[in-house]
Amino acid sequence: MPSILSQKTIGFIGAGNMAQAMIQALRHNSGISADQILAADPGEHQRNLVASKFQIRSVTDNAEVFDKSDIVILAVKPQQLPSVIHELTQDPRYTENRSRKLIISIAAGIPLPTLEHHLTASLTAHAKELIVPIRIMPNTPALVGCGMSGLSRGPGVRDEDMELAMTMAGSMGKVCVLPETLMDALTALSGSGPAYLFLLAEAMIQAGTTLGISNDDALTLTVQTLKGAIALMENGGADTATLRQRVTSPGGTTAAALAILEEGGFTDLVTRAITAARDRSRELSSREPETP
Ligand SMILES: NC(=O)C1=CN([C@@H]2O[C@H](COP(=O)(O)OP(=O)(O)OC[C@H]3O[C@@H](n4cnc5c(N)ncnc54)[C@H](O)[C@@H]3O)[C@@H](O)[C@H]2O)C=CC1
Ligand SMILES: O=C(O)[C@@H]1CCC=N1
Repeated sequence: MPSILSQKTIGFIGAGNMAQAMIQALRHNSGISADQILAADPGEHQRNLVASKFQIRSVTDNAEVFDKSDIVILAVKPQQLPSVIHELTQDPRYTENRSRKLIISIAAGIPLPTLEHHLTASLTAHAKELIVPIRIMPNTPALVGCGMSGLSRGPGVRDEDMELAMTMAGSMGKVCVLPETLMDALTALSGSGPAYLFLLAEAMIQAGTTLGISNDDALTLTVQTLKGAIALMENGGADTATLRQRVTSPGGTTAAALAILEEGGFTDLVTRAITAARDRSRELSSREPETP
């Protein structure tokens, strides 16, 4: 069955890590052809990279991407977003836009009402109706089709706009629609979440090598163990606490390890870490100066 994306052009403003993961997912999971995707980035290296990796056209002109796309993904850093939007909205190709466009921001911390305000402040009432701001918070496992995205729907978003946005996010993996007020928490949990697992994996590999296992073997043992544990969480027919108890023989090896983790305040530490990420996401909306 043809996808509703099959007639759409998708433009990326910013062609960094997350944009590349999304392009990969769109190319491989949505049947989107290379000529349906366009990207703008000031960095020559990034432009050449996406052009050669995905056979897509890459340019320096953000307004050209806006002009030629039905769906525009704002994929620059949150600190860069205000100036990118300001510049874009001054361009005649923006102000004289005649077609309805979804403008999807994936930037952490920038709330939908702020996004909407900046995208539409300079437009006439009619032109405003053609700009549909949506916020999606993806994560990098999108690169392998195992992404988790949060989506918040603003006022004025029609059902057909939602269907398009859901199909796009769905090409990356699973999608969860949440109220805007929870997007900072979702960012902290699933947007940043892969990094927590990578840190745990790094620590497990390091522990394995410290105990005499080769790096290669420690990597294989760690990856397959995490994969197996996640498969059990998905298909093991029990909640995570029960699954953990099944590994933990009384007085055995797992109990010895978990006692050390609890002694170090592991659960509390994770809660504090995710809360710090949520709070940082909230801070990012306060328009900080760009950091290098
Ligand atoms: N990396 C991740 O895991 C996730 C990132 N995000 C969000 O995605 C956005 C991008 O993050 P990353 O891809 O990690 O950053 P990145 O630094 O890899 O990519 C940003 C790109 O924007 C380009 N850029 C800078 N100024 C520009 C301009 N004026 N016009 C067009 N492009 C410009 C940069 O050259 C760079 O290639 C951020 O807002 C971040 O919050 C969201 C979810 C997950
Ligand atoms: O670290 C960040 O700010 C971005 C947002 C979620 C994942 N990476």
